[in-house]
Amino acid sequence: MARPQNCLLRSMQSLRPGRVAYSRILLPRNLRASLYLSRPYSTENDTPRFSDTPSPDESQDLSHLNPDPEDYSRFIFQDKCTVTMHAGNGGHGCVAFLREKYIEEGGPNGGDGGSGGGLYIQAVEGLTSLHKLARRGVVRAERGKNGQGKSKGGQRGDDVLIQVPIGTVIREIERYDPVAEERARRRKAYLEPVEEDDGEFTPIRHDRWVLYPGSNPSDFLTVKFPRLRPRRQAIAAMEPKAPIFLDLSEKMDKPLLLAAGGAGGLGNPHFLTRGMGRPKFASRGEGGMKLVLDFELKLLADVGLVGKPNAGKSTLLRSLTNSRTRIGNWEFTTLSPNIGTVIIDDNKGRPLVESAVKKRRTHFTIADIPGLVENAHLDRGLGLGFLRHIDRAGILAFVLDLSAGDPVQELQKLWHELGEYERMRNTEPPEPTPEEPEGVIDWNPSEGGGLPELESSRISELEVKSSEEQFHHQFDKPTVSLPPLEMPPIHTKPWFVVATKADLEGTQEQYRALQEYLSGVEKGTIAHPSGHPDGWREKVCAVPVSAIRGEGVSHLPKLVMEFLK
Ligand SMILES: Nc1nc2c(ncn2[C@@H]2O[C@H](COP(=O)(O)OP(=O)(O)OP(=O)(O)O)[C@@H](O)[C@H]2O)c(=O)[nH]1
Ligand SMILES: [Mg+2]
Repeated sequence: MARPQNCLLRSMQSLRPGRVAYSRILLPRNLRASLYLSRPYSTENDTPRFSDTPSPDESQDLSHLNPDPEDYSRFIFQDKCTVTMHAGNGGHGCVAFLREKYIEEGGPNGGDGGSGGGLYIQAVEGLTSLHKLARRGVVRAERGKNGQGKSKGGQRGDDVLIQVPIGTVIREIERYDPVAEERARRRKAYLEPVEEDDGEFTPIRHDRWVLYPGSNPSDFLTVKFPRLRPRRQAIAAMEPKAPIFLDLSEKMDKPLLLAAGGAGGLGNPHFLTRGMGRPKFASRGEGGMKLVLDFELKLLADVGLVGKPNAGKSTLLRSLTNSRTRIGNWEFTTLSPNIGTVIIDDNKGRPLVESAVKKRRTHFTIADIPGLVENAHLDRGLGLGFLRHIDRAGILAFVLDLSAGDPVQELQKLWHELGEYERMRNTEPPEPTPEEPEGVIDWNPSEGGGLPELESSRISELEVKSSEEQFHHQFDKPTVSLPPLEMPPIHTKPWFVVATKADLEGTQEQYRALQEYLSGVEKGTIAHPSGHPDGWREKVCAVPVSAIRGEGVSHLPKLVMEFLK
């Protein structure tokens, strides 16, 4: 057993740990050989021998691994947001007539309106958070320009492309589709025709028609407006089916259309008939679709670091990536997830390590998640939010501090918390939204009025709102709460242990006990720490590291690439 270990130590010696501070892990040739060792850390009787390890070269600058608590940069992170999106309205058609010398009453030559800009979405690599989208809150595509005289069509509105991280799930909360609404109105009018009274003037639908400037409404008393079908752009056929549900788990080469902009209005030449040589009206552009979408990161990172507060997770992230997460010798230094990227390529864009499915992965992401305390599933410590983040990591890396008591017990406690969280997630209904706590009536006595129930019923009787108004009203106070996303069971995820602080005295015994335990779990002689008989145990191992000295960490990329799907 000693030979691979020695080989490992030799390779660690040549690793120059200081250089991993930069985003690219620089892997010297001799390290690459060691990465290809069949099993650098078997679970059988390998003991860390950091005391035998020659200390890293003094010229290496490791200060970034043990920084001053104030030496950090804030990582802005958001894994959920609700955004209102407006596809562009179509531009209006134009009412214009040919004006030329000797042509007294020229024919109609108003141009069509331009179509509105569409909304597109694309999952791209390199993004890890939804905070930019959340900050925008409302996204609007440009409106199409109106048509002009001399048969000049209006310019189409600019599209909006929303880029999100891979692993984003998009769900529709609300939609307002003016074209669908108009179609429904027409259908209703067709099924329930109103008795036409010949003597009565049917009001002009100003929301559908543009009238010639300068004309009086009385000019249109005898005009019979044609039946105007609501129109969509042809590209609207590519919109996803309503309600939108998109699970963007792969990198997308091309953007995907979410909502096409409204079709542009028709200029007055379209309404030329034998009886009406100079139509003094053109149609308005169709309204663009409005959507309220819920964005949620289903996959936060490829690897999630799970551990107690102060276990050394942030230091480990710093030693693997160029993250500048905060490190401090107290609990809850990290208050929100930090995500770092480990790049493993041969500087020519080719992967150095093949992943399990032979995909060309040249990088993976690691999330440093705030520490878990006992009863975190009851929202203790930093609680449930961070358990949710753990739930969203593809592979779990349990970071155990070898200098802080029995690591086996620690591992079992962490699994217990995850198990309890999972049980609650699967059984409990979603909590009521904080805006509308159950049994609390939103009523401000200082505003006067009667009892709130009476008031609200009267208001709803009096005010008959259009769908668009309702849409805005509902967005102010979203009533729809989406169910939690379905996630794979935590115990079926690949996992491994990072036994950290192995440079400290007396940690070897702890590591040995941990290895023995994990070897039993792998062979099936010891129950899976999650308590589930079908828990993942294909290759359970512990990697001893000293993150603060950058030792041992170089073996983690190889291990992770084996598990990556
Ligand atoms: N000796 C030694 N100390 C370490 C090692 N890794 C981390 N530490 C120290 O442990 C303390 C806590 O490290 P952090 O990385 O902030 O721990 P954390 O798990 O991120 O803590 P929270 O953010 O509170 O959850 C710091 O003082 C580190 O310097 C290590 O490998 N060896
Ligand atoms: Mg931390």
